[in-house]
Amino acid sequence: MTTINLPEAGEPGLEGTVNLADIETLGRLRLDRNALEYYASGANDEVTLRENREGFRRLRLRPRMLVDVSHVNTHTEVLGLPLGFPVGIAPSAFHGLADPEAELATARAAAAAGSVMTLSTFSNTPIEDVAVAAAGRFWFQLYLYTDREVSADVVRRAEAAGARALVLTVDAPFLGRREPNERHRFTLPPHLSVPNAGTREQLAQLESERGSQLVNYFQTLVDKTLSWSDLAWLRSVTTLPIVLKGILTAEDALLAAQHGCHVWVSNHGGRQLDTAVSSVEALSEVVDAVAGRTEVYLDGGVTRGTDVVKAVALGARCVFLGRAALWGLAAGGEAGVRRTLDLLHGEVRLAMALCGKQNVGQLGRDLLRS
Ligand SMILES: Cc1cc2nc3c(=O)[nH]c(=O)nc-3n(C[C@H](O)[C@H](O)[C@H](O)COP(=O)(O)O)c2cc1C
Ligand SMILES: O=C(O)C(=O)c1ccccc1
Repeated sequence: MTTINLPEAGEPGLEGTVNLADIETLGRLRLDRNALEYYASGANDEVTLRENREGFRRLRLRPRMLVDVSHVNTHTEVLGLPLGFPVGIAPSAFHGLADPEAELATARAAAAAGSVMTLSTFSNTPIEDVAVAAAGRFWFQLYLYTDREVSADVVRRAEAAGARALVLTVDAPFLGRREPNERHRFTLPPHLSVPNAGTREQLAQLESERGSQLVNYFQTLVDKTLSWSDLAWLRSVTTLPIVLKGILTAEDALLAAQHGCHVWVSNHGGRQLDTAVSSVEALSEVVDAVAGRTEVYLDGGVTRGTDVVKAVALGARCVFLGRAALWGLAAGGEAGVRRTLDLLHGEVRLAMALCGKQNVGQLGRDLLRS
């Protein structure tokens, strides 16, 4: 009789994780309620949060057979930067809630994996330090402040530090209501600062509001009058490519292209307008509207190699990880983010091979059932 010796169940660690869901489980266990609810929540009923995942799940692939897939090349380029595979890291605030090395850990993992990190305005680490850790593989995400001089200053710092693009977030003139954070009053722990978000006086105000809700601070800082005509101002203070993050319609994609901007399809991970269309469902009309004039990216609900393949097949240059990167960071700091990227890279390579695709250039709409 054959007996199978199962290994002893040990400490749950990164080595035992086989997919991003395992890393999420591990990451969640390591966070306190304040941080966990901030990372995990979507707006209101979290319909869009769930739809981002479901949208990918519903799409069906049409794989081709009898193709030599002994060598699958997952490389691509975003704005001229070579990527090991079509995945980058989306901007998220406060990485210090997940790991003491905060954004430095995320940046090092992104650099080691040949990826690209988008650094949030609301990081816990100064731009200049993240730039070094990212070895230049970073974009800077911008919230435009009512005080334009403060915004111009942060843009100049990002450019001087070597950011390769500016990502202007356009879907958050006000923050959506993440109700668990209201119920339990999200606070930024006292040891964390936000060195890129405002003047010294504004940061002092944040100090005084630490005990109350962070949204107040965000609300006073961000310019709610921002409109298409302000893009000329942004253009005048930087020579970097500008990416508009939060586009969900053909109409806005067309305007973005007319204003010389690239397009990042996103609903902010379901954290802004609840019941907004899922990102993957919005992708095709955006790709059609820009008709090759700009690059198109996507975030929202990406957890599997097949999600990446589907988005690229629909016309995205690459996709970005929001929460998945945060779960990795919480699960194991730099090594956790690295594990997240490596597992996903493996899944992308396998999915491409099983689809009969040798390189990302071969991923097209014929791969999806219409
Ligand atoms: C905890 C958290 C913080 C975020 N902070 C920012 C931010 O500072 N700026 C921004 O443009 N988007 C921010 N986002 C949105 C992400 O960039 C991204 O659009 C979203 O997380 C993608 O969805 P996913 O989490 O399903 O991957 C944040 C998202 C999360 C979950
Ligand atoms: O939480 C967010 O989604 C977000 O974009 C944000 C960024 C800075 C402060 C508060 C919220």
